[in-house]
Amino acid sequence: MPTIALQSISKSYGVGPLAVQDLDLTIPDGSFTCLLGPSGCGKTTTLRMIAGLEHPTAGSITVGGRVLDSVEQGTFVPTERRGMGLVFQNYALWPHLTVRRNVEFGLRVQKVPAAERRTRVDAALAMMQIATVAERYPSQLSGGQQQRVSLARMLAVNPSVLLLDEPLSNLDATLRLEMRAELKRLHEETGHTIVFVTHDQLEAMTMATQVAVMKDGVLQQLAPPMDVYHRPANVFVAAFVGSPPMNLAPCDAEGDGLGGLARQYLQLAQVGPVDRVATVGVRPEAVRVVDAGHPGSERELAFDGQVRAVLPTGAAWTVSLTVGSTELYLVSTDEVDATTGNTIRCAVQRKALHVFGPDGDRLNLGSGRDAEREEVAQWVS
Ligand SMILES: Nc1ncnc2c1ncn2[C@@H]1O[C@H](COP(=O)(O)OP(=O)(O)OP(=O)(O)O)[C@@H](O)[C@H]1O
Repeated sequence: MPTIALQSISKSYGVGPLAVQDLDLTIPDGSFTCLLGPSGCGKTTTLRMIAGLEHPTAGSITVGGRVLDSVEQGTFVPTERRGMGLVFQNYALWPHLTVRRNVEFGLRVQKVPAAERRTRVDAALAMMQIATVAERYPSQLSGGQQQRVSLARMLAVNPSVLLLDEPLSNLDATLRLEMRAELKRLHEETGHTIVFVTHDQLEAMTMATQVAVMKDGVLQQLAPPMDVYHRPANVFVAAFVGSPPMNLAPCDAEGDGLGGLARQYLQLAQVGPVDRVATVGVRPEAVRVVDAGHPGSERELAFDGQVRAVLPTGAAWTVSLTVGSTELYLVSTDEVDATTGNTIRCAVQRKALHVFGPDGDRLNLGSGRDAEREEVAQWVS
């Protein structure tokens, strides 16, 4: 199925602010697009509009140029004629039908001949690895198995677009991990276009080919997961994606914490008009523990921090630090040899510093005194 394009889509439910506001979103054929954001940001409303379960208040939705919705033209294609499969949080399985009959259900509705039905159901059961429970009823299955049945039911119908609304939210941590891998495998095997709603940033990061981060009905960033992580478009995205979250501090001249240190450092490194920087950010894993007295340099900010707590997780060490009047987290995969109250020396590479302007939008750091003046010029413009 060709690209799905949402153009200037808004949705009002008649009460409160717009649930979705002027949304432009392109979902390429074969992509795994995650709609990510906190509760109430408009993810489900967006998915339901793509499915034809809600009418937009303004804008248009097209698939490969075919108009599914256009408020201006008065066009609306009903859900059943959109060729999309839907899976919601609650699996909505028929309790009186076996797994096989549940999976077969959509094909019977479509009047698919019996022999083909069997082949397609067997394939869907095999793909979701639930063939062994085909003759059981939903009440005899675990939550994870029920989830797989609802996915198999959708796959049997072979829709070109899969719309999934928090389909893993009822599963325990182990099953969620398993199902993430399963969904990713499924996507790679079938090449289906998947639109997946989640408020779980880890889910989005691990599965998506592109992530649409939303807040208050407004798209904040649309980019591949690693770009969202390494180049967040604004302070909201920077804080929302990552665990522990990015360390963020106001970049004020008087501050004695991370923000103040970063400001002095950026001024010394002459990377651009530092006055435009309102907030500075650094990912916890970008803070390295170095030897006492380690000097800073043009390419590296170095500072002392007081250890508040060392939190080993087994795979890594999370350290909570006080730097001047601010708090900071660092994560290290090497053992951190420190105890509460100790002072440790830390270093952050200049390229690992994220800077944001007064409106919260990302600024591009220049590369310093000698090189890449163009980048500095961009930052100034
Ligand atoms: N049927 C409705 N009538 C009125 N307001 C609604 C309706 N459905 C959603 N809203 C409002 O629209 C906004 C967006 O809701 P939506 O369900 O799309 O958000 P969401 O990001 O999916 O949230 P969650 O993760 O909690 O499901 C919210 O403010 C919500 O209260």
